[in-house]
Amino acid sequence: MSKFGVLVMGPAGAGKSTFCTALIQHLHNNKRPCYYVNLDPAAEDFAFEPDIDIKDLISLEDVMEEMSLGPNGGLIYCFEFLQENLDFLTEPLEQVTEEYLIIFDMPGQIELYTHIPILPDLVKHLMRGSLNINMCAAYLLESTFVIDRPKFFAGTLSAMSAMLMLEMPHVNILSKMDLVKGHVAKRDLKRFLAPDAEHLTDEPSRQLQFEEDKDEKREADPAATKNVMAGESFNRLNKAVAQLIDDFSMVSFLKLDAQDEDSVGAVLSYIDDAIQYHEAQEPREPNDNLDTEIIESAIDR
Ligand SMILES: Nc1nc2c(ncn2[C@@H]2O[C@H](COP(=O)(O)OP(=O)(O)OP(=O)(O)O)[C@@H](O)[C@H]2O)c(=O)[nH]1
Repeated sequence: MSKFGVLVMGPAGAGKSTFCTALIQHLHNNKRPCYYVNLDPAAEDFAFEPDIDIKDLISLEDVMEEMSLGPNGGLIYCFEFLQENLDFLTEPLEQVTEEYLIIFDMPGQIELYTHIPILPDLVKHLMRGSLNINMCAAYLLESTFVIDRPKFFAGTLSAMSAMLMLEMPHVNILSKMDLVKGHVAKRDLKRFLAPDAEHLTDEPSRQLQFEEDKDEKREADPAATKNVMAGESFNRLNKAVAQLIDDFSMVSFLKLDAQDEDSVGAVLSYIDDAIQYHEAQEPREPNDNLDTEIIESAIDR
């Protein structure tokens, strides 16, 4: 029997806890059972009380105080401690049945997703062995943030890094869509939802400005040409990153407005597809072997 879960990840303040709350409310409204696991050892004030809360095992505040660590070192200590005490998660999760969606609310420290191996090991533990949870990651980025191209690159590369590190299905989400107001902002956002290299680098007005700046600088100071070249290299780097994002065409984004029930439902349907939730809930075909045995025993009689 499989279990089903979603790991809600993303940078600090991206709206992870708000999304978890909206998702739980949506599941309640649709009479679907869910199981809420808080893995943020600094989180407080939950709209829905977690079924498992890492703070019952270890809290960031205690670790920072007792071990004299900062917030990032403290968080890593908490996750290493969790890794040494996995029964804290395993025992209650073993009791969860396949109708449930298990929601894991993760901390916002980005280094947890990008350059330490603790999370991949935890994910392996959840997806394999006795738990056997069909998991996907929901990676949130704040929509107002990514309208700016450098921030979009930074955010997308962090999402991609998490995708490569965790090797699990990913649903990338632009949160706080209600804050994207006005025609220009909406148009700007459109090209980032399903990015392709041509659109990401195609900014004629900026390119024109860049060429004009270059000529002016050359006239004023021939030595400044070196800095201009740095600008050109930067442009080439931008193009290479855009091409990389294009090549990994799996990096596309869903829009989320956590206040809008339809928007939450739409994101959930992508999560369900990624973990194949509905297939597991369908009534099973009668067991062929059992049927054959019944027919054979009827013939024998
Ligand atoms: N307008 C708007 N604000 C939102 C939305 N989602 C979250 N926020 C606000 O953004 C802030 C951060 O939201 P959280 O849900 O706490 O974000 P988080 O990713 O869990 O934050 P950390 O746990 O610190 O990593 C809060 O002030 C929320 O009220 C949204 O869809 N729209």
